Amino acid sequence: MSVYLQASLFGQGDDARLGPTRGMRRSALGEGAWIDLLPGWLRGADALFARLAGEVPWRAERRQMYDRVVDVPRLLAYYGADDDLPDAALATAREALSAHYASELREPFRTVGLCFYRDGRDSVAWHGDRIGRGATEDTMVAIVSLGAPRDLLLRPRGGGAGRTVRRRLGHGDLLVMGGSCQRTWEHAVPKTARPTGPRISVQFRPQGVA
Ligand SMILES: O=C(O)CCC(=O)C(=O)O
Ligand SMILES: [Fe+2]
Repeated sequence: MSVYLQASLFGQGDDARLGPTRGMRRSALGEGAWIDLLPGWLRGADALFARLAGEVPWRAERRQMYDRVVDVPRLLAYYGADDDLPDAALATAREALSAHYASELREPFRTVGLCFYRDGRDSVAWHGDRIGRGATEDTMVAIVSLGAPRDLLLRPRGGGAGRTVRRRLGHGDLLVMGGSCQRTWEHAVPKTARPTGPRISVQFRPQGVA
């Protein structure tokens, strides 16, 4: 979003730092799923946003949808456990998340996925992160949101009308999906008609969760 980019042009905010985790709030969703939310965890992240936006080798993907090939409505990047991350702040955040959840998750966060939502037309459709172990085991996916605020929606898989949970994720906010969330619930970032600046979502996952 232009304010963030302008702030970094003026040389401010080049020191992303993590706030304390004591403000973390857990919401039980039901069916063994939960979310933790910590607004403003990553502070001073304006320059980080600008660096990621400008320097990550973003990929535009196309996917088969029934009988058509369509553009995936966001840009993507992926870093495996052994890859160099595009910014040291991401490694610091990953370590802090691994430490905070060590006793509950019993393994570290390893991979980093990035999504770039260029404007309100970019989105992610309803899904669970079920390509890996999330389909069969309790696990966690931690998301740090940077840039323009967007709503992340959650709903029980296979229906549950009226049970949609909405969380607005702003610059520096942390949301962690845990327990059975990837197999019993779905999540989405819907398109919005409101004028919306760019957003980057940083997802931390254990090995084998995708
Ligand atoms: O934009 C987000 O924070 C969610 C992205 C997501 O659900 C995914 O990449 O699996
Ligand atoms: Fe997801």
